[in-house]
Amino acid sequence: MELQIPFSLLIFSVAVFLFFKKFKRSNSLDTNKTLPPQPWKLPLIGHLHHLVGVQPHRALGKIAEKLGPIVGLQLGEVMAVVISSPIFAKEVMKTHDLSFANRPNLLNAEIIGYNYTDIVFSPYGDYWRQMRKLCILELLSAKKVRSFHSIREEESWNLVASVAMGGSKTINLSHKISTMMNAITSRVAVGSRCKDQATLLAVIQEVISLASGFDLADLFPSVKVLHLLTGMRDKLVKLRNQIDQILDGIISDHEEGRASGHINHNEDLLDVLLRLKNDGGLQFPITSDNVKAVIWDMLVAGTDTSSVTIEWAMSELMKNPTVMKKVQLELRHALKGKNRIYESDIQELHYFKLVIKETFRLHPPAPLLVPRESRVKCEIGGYHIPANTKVLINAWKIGRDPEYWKDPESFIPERFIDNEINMIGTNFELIPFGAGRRMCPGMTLGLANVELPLAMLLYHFNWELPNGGTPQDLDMREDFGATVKRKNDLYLVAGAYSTN
Ligand code: HEM
Repeated sequence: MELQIPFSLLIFSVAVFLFFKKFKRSNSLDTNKTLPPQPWKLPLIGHLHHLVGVQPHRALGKIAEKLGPIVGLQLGEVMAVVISSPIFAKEVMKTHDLSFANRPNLLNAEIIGYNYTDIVFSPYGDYWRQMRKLCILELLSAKKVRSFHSIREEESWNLVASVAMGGSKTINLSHKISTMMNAITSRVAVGSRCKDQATLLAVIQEVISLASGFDLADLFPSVKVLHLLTGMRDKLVKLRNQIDQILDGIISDHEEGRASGHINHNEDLLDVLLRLKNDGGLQFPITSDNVKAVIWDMLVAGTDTSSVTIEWAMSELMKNPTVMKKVQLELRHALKGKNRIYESDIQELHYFKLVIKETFRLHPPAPLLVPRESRVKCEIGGYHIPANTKVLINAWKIGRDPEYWKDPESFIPERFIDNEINMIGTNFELIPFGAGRRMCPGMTLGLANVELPLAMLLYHFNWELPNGGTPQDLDMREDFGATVKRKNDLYLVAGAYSTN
């Protein structure tokens, strides 16, 4: 979907906002509440129409080209700063990281995130620290991620089998990838696949498409009537009820499985959270809702970002047959006719890893990262940023900045040969996982979940576009949401590669 603000609704809402603003003034309410203190010295644009009909990261990229790499933006009644250069990104996420360690309040995070008690949208503080630490210890650390290799190997192999079953027919590869990714994520986080995986995937997709942060409810947070008029609150409450049902089912299956001895492997993250909820022992005691909020974070963040990355990698390789040939040659040469490949086989594949890096440069799954909010007033690049200002970092634009990247729009993995730029949040020209205190804690798991399935798809099959399509025909348009997937699913034909 394009930006989810029909123009008439937008005009109406702006009128409503202006009316309310005036109303507030004339009733001598606290008018400063909706506007940051002066002086606001950034180049400031105050027109929502700049954002209508285009993906926000693209629209904001255009604005940056006109007004510069740091821009103040009046988004409805919300003041935001948009950062589009590695230098300013470094100032926000490194130099002043602590000042920008909060997240803004968004309606989606309030309702879906169990009143901001998940990790992604939890305010910076001890509760956030405790839950983040627990997830790293029990699920996301390098040691834990390694320990799940057999789950990844099994599910990636299932993906290969399912593609092979399609024979020479056209298959919906996007669907197969997200089903596999969700199976991996569910198994590592809660010990088994979700019984109703189709519903889980549909709900995740809906949550992501409603979580752009550019909905009217988020642009006019104080105009509560708008949240009702647009139907956004109702939609989110309905979704929350569905999520509750799914998570209640997962938790009760889990508890029954443990009690009956059907689950006898080591404790998973869900076990640990349930145990700590029941037995206490935490600095901040946790409730059932806290457990659900965190498990939901893991299921959504783990499924979507990684499957989107494989989808874009396959799309770029289809669009760039020379790169496809080169990466397949590397894999097939290194794996020397192996019938089945394991994680240990792909660790030294140099070019393959560059293909993944280049995919993250052109298609960071969360192009605007996750918004931050200033906790105190601060200066970035000499500009005064008031406290409680929303900060958007356009990682997508930064990854295409011609000052840092030669031929930035082209897919050229070779650009990373003899180049030390990494994605761990120290090189601010490539930040698909963010940086600093709020950096993605799931990077190691996310990368592992991308690498093996992608390697298997490339090793076991020769790929073609349906109906004799050419690379130029491939539709590369993007969908709208918190993460950016393809607008249309990727349909391909897989020819089996003989490993003999
Ligand atoms: C390709 C894979 C992934 C990408 C590109 C990605 C990207 C991101 C980004 C950009 C952020 C915001 C960082 C910031 O504000 O600086 C983030 C946060 C987060 N990610 Fe990921 N992510 C991925 C995989 C995962 C996985 C597998 C998990 C867990 C299962 C996960 C869990 C989280 C959590 C909990 C946060 C919030 C951190 C906080 O606010 O403290 N992510 N991710």
